[in-house]
Amino acid sequence: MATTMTDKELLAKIRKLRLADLSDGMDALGLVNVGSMSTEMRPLRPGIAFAGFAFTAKLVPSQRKGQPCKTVEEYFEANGEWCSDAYSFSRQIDKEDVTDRVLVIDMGGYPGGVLGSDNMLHYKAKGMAGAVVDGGCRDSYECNLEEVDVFCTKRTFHHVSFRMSNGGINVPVECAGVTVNPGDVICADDDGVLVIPRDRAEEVVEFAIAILEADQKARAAKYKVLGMEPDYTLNRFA
Ligand SMILES: O=C([O-])CC(=O)C(=O)O
Ligand SMILES: [Mg+2]
Repeated sequence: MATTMTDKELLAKIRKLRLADLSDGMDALGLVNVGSMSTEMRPLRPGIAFAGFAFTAKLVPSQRKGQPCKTVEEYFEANGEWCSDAYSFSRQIDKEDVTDRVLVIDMGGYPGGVLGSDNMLHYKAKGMAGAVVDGGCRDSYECNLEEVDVFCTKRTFHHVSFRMSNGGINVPVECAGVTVNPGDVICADDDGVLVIPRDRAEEVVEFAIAILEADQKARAAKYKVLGMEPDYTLNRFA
């Protein structure tokens, strides 16, 4: 379908919706289970929700073995070398306008902690909407204090140094069971992560808005029966 909304207009609409509405919208178009990441992909804490366009990176297990370091200086030098390869994607992020992009990393589920409390603060400062990694996040407690928005399949203390190598930047990747192309719309909330192709997203949103409106009417009626004040989520369109 031709796109009629700007990227900003599209994201503004998606950010009012729940993944449940967007998924039902995908079902309505016959895209049943398409773009649904596996349920192992979980938020670092409750309440994380974001939407943006995929910036993809792939890391692969390294063929190289790290050598034992005799001094702290040697360690920092070796770590720097590993990082300059594994974090090639991070240098690319520094060169681009990554506002409203979601960092999607395919590590094949390997539990190296590619994201942590230091680099996630940087990506947040760069205006990225969040990060989704089929692999590990570390410094989890600090990430939550910082309110950085990460979904991952693993939590770990391991680094990617001494373990992983660059396997591609802004190429199609496999992430928690879904092929993600750069520019796909990545939507995340407490229920998980859904990937919507940009060229289908406007149709999905049209159905999803109608679905959420119907849900809000139904829940408002039930609140009334219960004599309870409706919660703020009945005001998502306000
Ligand atoms: O140092 C790294 O590359 C990963 C990490 O722990 C952080 O960003 O905090
Ligand atoms: Mg760290």
